[in-house]
Amino acid sequence: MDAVTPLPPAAVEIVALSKRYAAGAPPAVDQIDLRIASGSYCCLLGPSGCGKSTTLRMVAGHESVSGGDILLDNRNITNLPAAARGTAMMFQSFALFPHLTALDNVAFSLKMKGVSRLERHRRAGQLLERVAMGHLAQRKPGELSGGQQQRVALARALITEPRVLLLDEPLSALDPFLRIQMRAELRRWQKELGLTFIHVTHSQEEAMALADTMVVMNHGLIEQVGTPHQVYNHPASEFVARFMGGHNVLETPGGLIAVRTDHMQIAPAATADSGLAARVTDVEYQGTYVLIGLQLEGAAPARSGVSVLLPEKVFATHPYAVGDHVGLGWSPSDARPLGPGAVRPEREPPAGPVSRPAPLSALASMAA
Ligand SMILES: Nc1ncnc2c1ncn2[C@@H]1O[C@H](COP(=O)(O)OP(=O)(O)OP(=O)(O)O)[C@@H](O)[C@H]1O
Repeated sequence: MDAVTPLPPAAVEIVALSKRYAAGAPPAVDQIDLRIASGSYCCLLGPSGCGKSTTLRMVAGHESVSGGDILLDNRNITNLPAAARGTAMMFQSFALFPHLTALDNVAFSLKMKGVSRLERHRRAGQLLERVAMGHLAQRKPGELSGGQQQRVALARALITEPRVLLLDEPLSALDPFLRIQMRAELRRWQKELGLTFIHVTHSQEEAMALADTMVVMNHGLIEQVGTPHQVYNHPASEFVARFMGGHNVLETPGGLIAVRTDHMQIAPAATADSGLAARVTDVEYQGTYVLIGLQLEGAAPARSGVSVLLPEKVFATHPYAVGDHVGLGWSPSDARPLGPGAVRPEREPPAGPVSRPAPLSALASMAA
């Protein structure tokens, strides 16, 4: 029997996708490969400038590609106009037309396609019902709450019956309370609709709460792809461990490792029979937990700062104070070896049939 688990069907497949905005400038996206499973929630995550919005805009057709292919349901859409791709975009702060009612906002793209007023209002009304906004169809965006506007924006994106919904920082304009509420709604809608969502965010917390698959990007490259659990518990590189937060990166004779701050062991120096010597520099009360900041003794300055997260009750049994000398340790099973991180691909793909798969544009046209 074949032991290899078949890959789930990919809604979106990105192959060697690149974007260079100007000749001589470093690529904003550098030959990335990615498969996004059909019906999944994918979050593109990374620091400002890592190339996540550029990637999303290339999938949407709002940005030309410098190289590579984008397939949607095995159809090569790389050079199709945005409206012909089967994708729809939901923007930051929703970009609703302020002078149009919710109903007309949702119906807008059908109007552009020449659909009759009766028919486009019927379909827009149905979609507004679907997102529990039917009763507010005649309101203008200024008369709706942030959450209600988000639902109108979702209905507007869905009216073109996309296979893939692209969301560019859709929650960043909301206040923190509403953001948490709305992200739960996004997740529920995605599951209910069964669509593929690709959501760009710079928030680790948002990506972890929403994603089936997280894609961590840095400098135009993909550092790691995995479930939130995989990425958080097995960061592939120092960049991912530091970017995700909640980890210490430690130099050991066997190489760099990451240990979660809540998996660190701490003991007063006098009782610690082994472990790393450190001094407490900071104690931050966080309610359920207490975060202790420390400086490792004798470590390189760039890697000497570490943290330990203790449950409040554990901290209460030994309330460490700034200046205390302690010993730090961890269980070997909590140590995660870190790899070197994403490797920048060769500038030019090497010639010849062996080193590179057939371009997907060719495969897609063969399959058609
Ligand atoms: N229209 C443009 N012209 C030139 N350079 C651009 C353009 N858009 C983006 N860039 C550059 O490409 C790189 C990637 O930008 P991109 O917007 O994709 O990053 P991002 O990860 O989405 O960042 P942010 O979270 O700040 O939006 C950056 O160095 C950016 O300065």
